[in-house]
Amino acid sequence: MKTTGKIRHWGVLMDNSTPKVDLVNSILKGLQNTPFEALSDLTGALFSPLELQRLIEEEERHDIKVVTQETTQSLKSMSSGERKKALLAHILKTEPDYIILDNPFDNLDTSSQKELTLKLEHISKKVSLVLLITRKEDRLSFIEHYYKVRENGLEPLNEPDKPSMGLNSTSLSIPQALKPYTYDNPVMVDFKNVTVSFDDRLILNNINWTIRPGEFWQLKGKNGSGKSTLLSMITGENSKGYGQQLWLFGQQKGSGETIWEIKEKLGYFTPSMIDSFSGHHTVEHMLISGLYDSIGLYIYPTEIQLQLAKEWLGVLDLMEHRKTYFHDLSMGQQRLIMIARAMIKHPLLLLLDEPTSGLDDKSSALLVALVNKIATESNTTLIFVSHREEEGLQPQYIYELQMTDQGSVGKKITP
Ligand SMILES: Nc1ncnc2c1ncn2[C@@H]1O[C@H](COP(=O)(O)OP(=O)(O)OP(=O)(O)O)[C@@H](O)[C@H]1O
Repeated sequence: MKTTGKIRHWGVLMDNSTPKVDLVNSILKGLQNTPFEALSDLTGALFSPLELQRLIEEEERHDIKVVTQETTQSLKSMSSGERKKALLAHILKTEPDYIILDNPFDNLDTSSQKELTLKLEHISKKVSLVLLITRKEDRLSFIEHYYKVRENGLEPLNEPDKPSMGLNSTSLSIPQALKPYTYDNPVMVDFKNVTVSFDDRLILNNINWTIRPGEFWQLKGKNGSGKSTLLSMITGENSKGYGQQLWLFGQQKGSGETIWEIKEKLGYFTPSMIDSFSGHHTVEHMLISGLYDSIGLYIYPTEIQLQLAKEWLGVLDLMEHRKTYFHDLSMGQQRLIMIARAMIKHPLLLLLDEPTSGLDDKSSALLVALVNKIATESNTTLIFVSHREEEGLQPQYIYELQMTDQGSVGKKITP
């Protein structure tokens, strides 16, 4: 560690059009005539989702433990909150002069956010921090200088931005499905006394959760409480649901349903889905591909399908991007398209796993408006997983996983 004298910290408020990789590179290079030139001879470390992904891949490729040497668990099998804690501990061992923190509070529950804030405050006494955030509420009080990214560089952040404009929510209704599903069972998903353990560790203890058609639920719980595990039992990605008292669409899990039968009736979105996309598809084709459960379209769309895509783009206020390549959209726009893509066939059940993570305030507000609109204007049953108290989100019920020594127990809350 080379740092001497007063330790300095910087904060940068980004929006979803900020070229983050370029920004991080300019910090790492300590570019002249930027606030970061003071870092040019120092050693930096990166605390970011991309760095985590890189380490997970490294662990997998070489079958080694880079970050989690003290535990039996691999980085990949950890919950997102656990991964972040492990990464920070790993970085601190390398004794960097400064740490670039890319949206450090994303995916963390409220108490872990507070814990991390205290930890960063402590670390800041010895190590310089560069905080990159997309949500204003994530600012840290001990960082004095905040900047905003403008086209021609950074400028000091002064006044808050104007409130964001809304989705086209008042004027246009969400389009109907081309082939609506009929469902006459009074229950959509039913967990009865469902219990899950990993490596003899009890994670979910006696979960009883009944979801009825058309309901809008928010699934909450601290990091590691088992939210993703619950969702993955519904989607069938996790076989822990088999042989248990778990029913989806009126059929018991593991009773012979195929993954395609489930996929057909299910819409799903989590931000990491976008990372694995390859190929260039237009926005219009991405939307229509939701009718085929494929990513991108590999056949010519029909006129009716093209019309449906246009109607969705009207609601999203993205009509002018009809022929734009999906990759060229901002992150916020990509999320809106992905949610509309998951919704285009009006699935019986729509699962949204932390859809706002990494989004700026304006994009989050648009996404929340879209989800509320879907909930009120369709019969689709919704489960929305989020750590944040998303301003304006209007779930009918909250299912909260509460951690105990004997795994998590569930509680239904009416907001
Ligand atoms: N394949 C696995 N092997 C071992 N442990 C696992 C595995 N999958 C999940 N776990 C553990 O189960 C617990 C619940 O994980 P899960 O990802 O469901 O939590 P979560 O509530 O979604 O957390 P987060 O909010 O941090 O994403 C965690 O302690 C995790 O480490």
